[in-house]
Amino acid sequence: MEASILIVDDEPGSLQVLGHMLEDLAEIQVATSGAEALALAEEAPPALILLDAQMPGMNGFEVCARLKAQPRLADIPVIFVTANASTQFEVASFELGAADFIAKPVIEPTVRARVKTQLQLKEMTDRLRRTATEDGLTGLANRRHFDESLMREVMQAQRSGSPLVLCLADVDRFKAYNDCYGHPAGDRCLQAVARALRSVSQHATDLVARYGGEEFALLLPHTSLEGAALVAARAQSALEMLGLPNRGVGPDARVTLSMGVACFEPPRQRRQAELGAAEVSHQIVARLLESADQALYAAKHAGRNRSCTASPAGDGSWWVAHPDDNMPTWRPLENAGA
Ligand SMILES: Nc1nc2c(ncn2[C@@H]2O[C@H](COP(=O)(O)OP(=O)(O)OP(=O)(O)O)[C@@H](O)[C@H]2O)c(=O)[nH]1
Repeated sequence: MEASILIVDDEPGSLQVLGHMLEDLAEIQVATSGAEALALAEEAPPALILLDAQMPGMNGFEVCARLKAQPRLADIPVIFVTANASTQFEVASFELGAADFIAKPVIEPTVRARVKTQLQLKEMTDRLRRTATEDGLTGLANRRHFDESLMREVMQAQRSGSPLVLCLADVDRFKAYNDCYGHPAGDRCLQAVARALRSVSQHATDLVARYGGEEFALLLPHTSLEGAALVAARAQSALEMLGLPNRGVGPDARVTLSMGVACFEPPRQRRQAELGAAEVSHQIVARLLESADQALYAAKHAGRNRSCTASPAGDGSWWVAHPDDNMPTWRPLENAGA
């Protein structure tokens, strides 16, 4: 997809001049006010913003400050276009997070050179960020991104009081798959499973990650155990629809998933008096991971191709649902896999 540049100026003539100078470098969007610029940026973040500093109503400084305050928009480079070339103005703009300046009246070669530099830098930082946060094989979030998101979402759940679900999903009998079809085919199988898992998470705040090897993680903020059960069922039917054979297991066997689900439901009254909030969050993260892992182990133990759920018992301990035929029995977390 072609990069886009958002040009913001209250004078339509300036928009036209700048737009004409840059139209072969990127798709051009224009806004004649700060409010319109913010709305456009939120709808589809551009690669670069050229921002008139002096505008009636919300001026360029305020627009820049609001962009930098939103994590999703903070990394968009902003070039101020200004007739004010004072040192004081420059320092204040850099302190706000501006990437560069273009002096008015604008000169085409200077504008194009400065814009090209910022577009290249943006492309490079985007690529680096993707490499640092994406799993190379599947394109899902990688383990590091997942770990950071889990901690952040636990803290957010503590603040908002909203439940948070963690679901670990492991491909069943994947060693047999690799042994039967070879490692490259195993990789393609993991890519297909990743696509299927991505398709079952429907909220913008959901995160699907490769947890490691043939194990995946779904992090579902603002989701209860009932919601998690729906997502888990959708994941299992997505795998069924894929219909990938696993002849390493048997002539009619298919690739399936086992899932372990755990939910953090923040207590109504805070019982964190003597512990720091960060320490509490670390404990919750550890408990969630341990619980989802135990529930996953229970799902494997019960025959695979199913999901098991770990639930808090109310006294601070967790229990794992262990499906014995159709009658789930509940076991304390410590003995869940026994
Ligand atoms: N092709 C491929 N294989 C992988 C990758 N990561 C892990 N594996 C393989 O996944 C297999 C996991 O095997 P096990 O841990 O024994 O589990 P399993 O065979 O899936 O059996 P259960 O989990 O008990 O159902 C091993 O053979 C790993 O080599 C990968 O990136 N690509």
